[in-house]
Amino acid sequence: MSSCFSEYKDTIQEGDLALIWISRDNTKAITIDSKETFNTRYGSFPHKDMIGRKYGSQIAIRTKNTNKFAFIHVLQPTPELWTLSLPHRTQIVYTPDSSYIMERLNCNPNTSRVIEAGTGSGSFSHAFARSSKRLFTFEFHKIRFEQAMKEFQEHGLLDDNVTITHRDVCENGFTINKERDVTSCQEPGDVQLNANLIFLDLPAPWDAIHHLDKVIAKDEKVGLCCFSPCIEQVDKTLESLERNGWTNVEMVEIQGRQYESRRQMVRTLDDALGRLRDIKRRKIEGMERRKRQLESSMTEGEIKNENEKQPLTEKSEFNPFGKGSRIKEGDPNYKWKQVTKIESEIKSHTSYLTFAFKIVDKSRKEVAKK
Ligand SMILES: C[S@@+](CC[C@H](N)C(=O)[O-])C[C@H]1O[C@@H](n2cnc3c(N)ncnc32)[C@H](O)[C@@H]1O
Repeated sequence: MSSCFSEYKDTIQEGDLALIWISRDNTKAITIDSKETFNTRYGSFPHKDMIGRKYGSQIAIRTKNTNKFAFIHVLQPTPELWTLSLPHRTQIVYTPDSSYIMERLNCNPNTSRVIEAGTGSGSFSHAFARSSKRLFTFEFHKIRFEQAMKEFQEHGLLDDNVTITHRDVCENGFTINKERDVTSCQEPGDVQLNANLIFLDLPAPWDAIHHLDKVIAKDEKVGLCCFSPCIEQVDKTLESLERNGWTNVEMVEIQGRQYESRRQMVRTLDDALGRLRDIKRRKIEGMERRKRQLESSMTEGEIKNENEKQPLTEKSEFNPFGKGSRIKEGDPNYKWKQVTKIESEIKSHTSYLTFAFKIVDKSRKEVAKK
């Protein structure tokens, strides 16, 4: 079985893993089953209406009790969309970080042999699986390991290029032996990892670094990235990298931001002055009316009744500074300017990314120099 994350197909079919895009922050994974229905708070979408349609199709239904339409888009899975919809078992690496790390370590499907620890929720594993030649991922938490293995199996990753191993990498390193280890690896005996790209998302990466020499490629440049939320962790990682001969060390932090472009109403000083005058006038009118009502022999109940029948002042005009009546963005009766707005919530688990490199065997270079 090949992975639905690495191959494109046009048409939605029975048994497919599909991602349902409801809104920008709400994407759900489903397995297409003609007997099932996908329910949202706006209405129900039978899977059979999706089968045979093209991936990317919009599917619309009439909403419950209203005459409006609700719609979803049915999308083919990608690692990026999976990151937005996966079941969280741990903190995860989001696309702003994973894409930067892969680009910086030159991850590619032809030559990259990746070690990842820990697997966690498998967010980054899906991106590595698509973009590397081989991925060896390690997780020491038994239940998380089993859940990830099941998920990778269902997504066709284990038959493709992914091996997951149940292992405490700080205690026991990264070597894999099919006979000794609980692993999805099919190769017998000791497996030659020859990894040239290492990603450590562990609480204590400094305890795992010294084990790497046994499993990294000896005759090429090996790149490493440690993903740690605290600067104290970075500090300990740096010591360990230096002790173990890693060089070109650099630390960066990704501050992913999404900018939204929209129009904002142009409001002038005259608008502000007009608004203040209006508030003042309405206040004085209200106070005068209240005074008259209190001086008459009306009871509180009668005053309330009268005020409800006839409001103290007429309804305010559109207020360009407050909520006011709703004006559609771009209404040609008003002046607008183009602005950018920053998204308040950023889906990026901010961590420090520590990069380092190592070449174990430099002899080829020296021979060439001589
Ligand atoms: C933050 S999560 C990784 C999330 C993952 N990068 C993702 O994108 O979904 C860290 C994982 O490392 C695992 N872990 C911690 N220490 C470990 C160790 N010594 N060996 C193997 N796994 C370990 C934890 O159980 C946890 O699942």
